[in-house]
Amino acid sequence: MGAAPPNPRKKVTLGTLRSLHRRREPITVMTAHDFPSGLVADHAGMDMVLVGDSLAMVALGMEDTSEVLLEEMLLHCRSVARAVKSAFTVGDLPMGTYEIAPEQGLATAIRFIKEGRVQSVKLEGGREMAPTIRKITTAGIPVLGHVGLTPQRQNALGGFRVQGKTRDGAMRILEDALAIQDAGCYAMVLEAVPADVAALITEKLSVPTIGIGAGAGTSGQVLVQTDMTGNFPPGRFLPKFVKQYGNVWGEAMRAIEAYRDEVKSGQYPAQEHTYPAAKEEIEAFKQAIKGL
Ligand SMILES: Nc1nc(=O)c2c([nH]1)NC[C@@H]1CN(c3ccc(C(=O)N[C@@H](CCC(=O)O)C(=O)O)cc3)CN21
Ligand SMILES: CC(C)C(=O)C(=O)O
Ligand SMILES: [Mg+2]
Repeated sequence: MGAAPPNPRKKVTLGTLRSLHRRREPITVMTAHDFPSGLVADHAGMDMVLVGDSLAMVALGMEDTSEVLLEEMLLHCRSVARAVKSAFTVGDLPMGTYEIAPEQGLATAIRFIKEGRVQSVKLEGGREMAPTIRKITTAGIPVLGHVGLTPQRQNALGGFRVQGKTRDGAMRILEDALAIQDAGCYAMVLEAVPADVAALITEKLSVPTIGIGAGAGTSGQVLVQTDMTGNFPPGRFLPKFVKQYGNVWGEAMRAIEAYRDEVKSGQYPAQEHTYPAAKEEIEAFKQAIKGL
């Protein structure tokens, strides 16, 4: 593959996102975890590409997102950043690299910009993260917030549970959303909350909400690319909010099984897949190795 082919669409900036929001045009966001998945998301016209820490589960085979290391996230961010020419890029700060103090969050965010080569960072949490968000944005690094279901805190939440199902629960999410908006987030992910709650919270905010499992009343949508392209074995559990638009697993299986069968039967490689050499050279080579 090598260098990324040009994407004719013009570069998406924070200004572009603001104007999409003003025009009430949904903001499209897709995760990517490496060069090819970044390339396809960018060429498909995504407004934003997120290097989500969900890559721990879908690309690295880990049980949950809390295991992925900062250095691993940076490696994946760099590969996606090399592919994405148009979409606005975001890197997900992994658990443990920003919660200790605002200074820790800023130091990690700077590594994402300098080494990960993304254009903004995402971090999970509500009002308690406001000072950290303020610190990072003040240093000139745009921050995408994330409230509702925050998978990095799954042990405290009792698993991957829908959030904000009660009056008080919904109120807590709204207060958190307002706090991180005031701290300077350019937008925020709203994950796994009832659609009506997500729509009402979105109406109370001046920055866009990017929903996942939050219905159609948010300012945009995000899905995990491997989920929506069907790049996983049959039988795997999928959250209710995922719509599978493709069957990448099935296509890859078909191709690899056909290769297996053709190698076993001698059909592959055929003449057209081989390199010729001059007859005289082959004859001379045969003579040269005769006595060996
Ligand atoms: N592959 C993948 N896709 C994702 O969307 C995703 C990840 N990984 N990893 C991190 C988080 C975890 N996510 C999840 C995972 C499961 C549910 C889930 O099981 N939801 C239940 C509802 C549970 C309840 O009733 O509270 C469901 O039935 O959809 C939700 C979000 C979303 N994120
Ligand atoms: C699903 C999005 C919001 C995410 O945080 C991730 O992919 O890690
Ligand atoms: Mg994440």
